[in-house]
Amino acid sequence: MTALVETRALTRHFGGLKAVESVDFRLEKGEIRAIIGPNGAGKTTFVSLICGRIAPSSGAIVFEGRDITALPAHRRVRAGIAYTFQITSIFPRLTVFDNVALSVQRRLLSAGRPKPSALKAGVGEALERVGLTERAGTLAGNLAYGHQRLVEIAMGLALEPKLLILDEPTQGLSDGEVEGFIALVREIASDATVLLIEHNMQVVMDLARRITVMNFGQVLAEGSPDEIRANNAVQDAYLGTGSDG
Ligand SMILES: Nc1ncnc2c1ncn2[C@@H]1O[C@H](COP(=O)(O)OP(=O)(O)OP(=O)(O)O)[C@@H](O)[C@H]1O
Repeated sequence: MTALVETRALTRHFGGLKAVESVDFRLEKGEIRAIIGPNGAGKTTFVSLICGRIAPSSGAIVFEGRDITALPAHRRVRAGIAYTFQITSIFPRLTVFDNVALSVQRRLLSAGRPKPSALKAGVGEALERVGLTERAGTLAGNLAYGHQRLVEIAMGLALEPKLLILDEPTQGLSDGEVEGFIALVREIASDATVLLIEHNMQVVMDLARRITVMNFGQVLAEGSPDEIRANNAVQDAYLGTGSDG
């Protein structure tokens, strides 16, 4: 079966630093996959390579069987790869509605059918999925931090992605918000594949069917939550440190 995403010997060096080193990775359609690992392990660099925010030093990225290594980021969005990163990228002086409308418009324009009714419907649907319908008219910058993260997820969903990449989505969320987030990702995974960088081990163990552990730019281990919990190398590198990130 063709994987949704595959990387082959994917490598990115920053000067002498091997941020990502020869990573062979495979993500099946419909998965919720978590990538974990200590700070500086290369997780953000790795997903940035997949979505095209940064270029690899060598190696290949294949999406739905097609080599996308040379494809610019905006073309990858059009191919179905959406992402949110650690640093929020919302426009604080626009309303929640308008932030999400920017994403919907991007999708509609790339499909060549920008109708105002489709724009409104697309925004409405994305806001409903993340539970922000009531906040549509609020300036995004006036929202609580947890809600700003949800706006970002709505912006990702509005692109109707095949793959949604979330980089530390629960960072800064309250316990109640984390619960809501877990339910949201389960719902998103009913029609998209989710690749998640996450430091909160409860979230990882609850959501991920498989976990990829990175360390020093390489894949240290991969397996089910039970396999990862029982893996000695992982415990030494990460879990055993008692670190929560
Ligand atoms: N643009 C850059 N220029 C130079 N070095 C970089 C750059 N981006 C990342 N690095 C380095 O590459 C290594 C991997 O960083 P990366 O952010 O991918 O790790 P990470 O696993 O996501 O860490 P964290 O959990 O702290 O977010 C680190 O040593 C980092 O300092």
